Amino acid sequence: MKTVLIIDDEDKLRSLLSRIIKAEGFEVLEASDCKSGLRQMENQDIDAVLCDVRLPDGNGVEMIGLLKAKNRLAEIVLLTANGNIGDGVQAIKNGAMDYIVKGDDNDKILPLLSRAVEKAHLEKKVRKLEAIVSTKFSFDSIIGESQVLKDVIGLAKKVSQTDTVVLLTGETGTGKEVFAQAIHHNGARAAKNFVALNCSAFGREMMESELFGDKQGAFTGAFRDKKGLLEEAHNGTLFLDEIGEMPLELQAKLLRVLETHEFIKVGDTRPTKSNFRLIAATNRDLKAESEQKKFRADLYFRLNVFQILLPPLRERVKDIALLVNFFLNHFAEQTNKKNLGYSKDFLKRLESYEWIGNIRELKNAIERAVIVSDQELQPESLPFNIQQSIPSKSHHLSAFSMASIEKLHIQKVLNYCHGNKAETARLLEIGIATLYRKIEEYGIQKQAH
Ligand SMILES: Nc1ncnc2c1ncn2[C@@H]1O[C@H](COP(=O)(O)OP(=O)(O)OP(=O)(O)O)[C@@H](O)[C@H]1O
Repeated sequence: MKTVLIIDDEDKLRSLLSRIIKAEGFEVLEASDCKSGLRQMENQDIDAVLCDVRLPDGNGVEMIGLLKAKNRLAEIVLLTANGNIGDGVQAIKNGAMDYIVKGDDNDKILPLLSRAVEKAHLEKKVRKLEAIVSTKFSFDSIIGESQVLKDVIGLAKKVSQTDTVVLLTGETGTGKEVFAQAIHHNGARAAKNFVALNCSAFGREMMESELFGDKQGAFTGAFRDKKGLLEEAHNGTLFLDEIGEMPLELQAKLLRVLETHEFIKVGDTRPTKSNFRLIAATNRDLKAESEQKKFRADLYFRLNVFQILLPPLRERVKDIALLVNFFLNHFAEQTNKKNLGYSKDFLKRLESYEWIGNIRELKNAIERAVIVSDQELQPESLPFNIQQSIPSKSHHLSAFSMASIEKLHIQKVLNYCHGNKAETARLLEIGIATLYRKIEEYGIQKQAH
């Protein structure tokens, strides 16, 4: 619907304009003074206003602010009298889209109104999409009620109000990208770009060109200047996923950019500036990697200003049911399956599994289960490895077994490291995933220090 409001106290002119505009397919509303114009603006969904300057109870130029206050997405076109260009200029300053000189510009009215309505519609669409995006990426969209998750969300909300560099750590699939988006969309940079680069997806040269951009002629095939992601992220956020995979040489360049917020495009001589906020993520232990010289220690310290460790799913078992409900509804809707539920055994199976791939693995498992089920989801609808895995807490050890010694030793080292699993795995010289599996398998409890 294209709705136009005409505010003019000259009855004849108003009804003539109304007929002409209606004939072009617009819905037309009429008002003869400021008061009734403002009332209609408040109660109707109006796209464009054609407003006279001299009105019995006010002035059209001054009305613009009031009309916009009622509906800021509507476009306003002022009808000025001949010789009063000043009114038109002031109207534009006050927020009108344009002005028309009565009598002289009659042929301009319809094209101008069409443009005004189109602009208002586009603006509405953009607002709607922005609202969808900000809900999709808000902290409220992060599912989970466990205390560990709440603590992490609390930290992330605090840092979202600053420009501090954030390092998100945690196993694969724990939601590092989800958190990066939420931090960006909850902060002052939300209206600007969120630009993501997965450092494991490119070789050194490609990554350099993606990050820094190219100057025309920098290499064969660089036909035009290309903006890099650093430039795209100006006033917004740059998210570097899997930063542990970034080649050492580029790490040095990144460090320099973080210090100066300036960089030189490939093939350029002059520096380019960018005011970006950096959020980096990794599932590696960057501290250990920097000690082994696999990651630059200076960059690690620069990134490690505000580290947020995302808990693995096995440490937030309470959230599994919530996530299952969420993913079940999502995939049931996608596959058009109504009234799908799940059995107690199904949930039990999920709650005792170790989830090395975390939420991503759970999401994929539910997708599969929804596809193969027509009624209640059962353990048999899960991927084979999840059906077959040994429930972790049912392991009872004899005091003389090797396993009981292993359990004791892990518990000791874990206590020594104050519960820090990455450090424990490093001292035990086993992978972090193995450590988690053993903690679950042996039912090792966290101890108070
Ligand atoms: N709390 C959550 N609620 C709902 N979905 C989530 C949540 N956390 C993560 N997800 C979903 O899980 C999947 C994995 O999340 P994401 O890509 O953010 O993890 P990641 O830690 O960045 O993984 P990787 O280290 O492999 O890049 C995505 O599909 C994401 O939408």
